[in-house]
Amino acid sequence: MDIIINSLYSNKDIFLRELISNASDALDKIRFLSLTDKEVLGEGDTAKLEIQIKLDKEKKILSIRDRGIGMTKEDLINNLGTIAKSGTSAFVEKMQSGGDLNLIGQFGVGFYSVYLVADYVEVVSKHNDDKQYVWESKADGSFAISEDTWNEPLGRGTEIRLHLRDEAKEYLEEDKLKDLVKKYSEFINFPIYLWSTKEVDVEVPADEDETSE
Ligand SMILES: CCNC(=O)[C@H]1O[C@@H](n2cnc3c(N)nc(I)nc32)[C@H](O)[C@@H]1O
Repeated sequence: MDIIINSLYSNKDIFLRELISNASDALDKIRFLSLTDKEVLGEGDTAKLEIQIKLDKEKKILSIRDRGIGMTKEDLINNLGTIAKSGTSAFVEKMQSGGDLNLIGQFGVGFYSVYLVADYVEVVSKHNDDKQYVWESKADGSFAISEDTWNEPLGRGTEIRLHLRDEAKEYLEEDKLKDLVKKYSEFINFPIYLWSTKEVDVEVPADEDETSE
């Protein structure tokens, strides 16, 4: 993990490429399934195969949400839980012999690049065959999975919530994200929407006189 974090530190932006790529793969999977069974797509918003990136400046959370096939509790454990994933050791060996850092995605461990910019990561996921779960983890490799009874229902898909490190605040700026999304979405076959919560300073009207209702 340290090798990954240190060696990739030079190009932190790639975390977004990896997340968009994972989201796109998940959308491909549900779209493929829907060719034989339309039902899997659900209705209304749940049927919209898209990616949403949200910037919450107050909470310093960058989240990326897809309405892909989603992960069951089992999937979360198997796919994200085991840090010592086969791809990791292969990738680390490659890095030690001076491999190309950008290949991280091909080792299936691109997800770990999130620790370049986040010190705490939540993965909320809903698969048609299971309830909604939250996988949470800090960079120390520990993780916890719990049934999700507090976040808004996703309908189907996955939301990665990155609690950004202080030195990664640049990823809360719309302009930076717009550029990155343009750069990394060139070959993505799904729409990507960028939302940001602006600090809205509500104008509280001065006290009206008693006569007004
Ligand atoms: C080593 C980290 N593991 C992963 O990135 C795996 O987690 C799963 N994953 C990551 N982001 C995902 C995502 N957004 N949707 C789905 I379905 N699966 C996802 C995929 O199986 C990835 O290969």
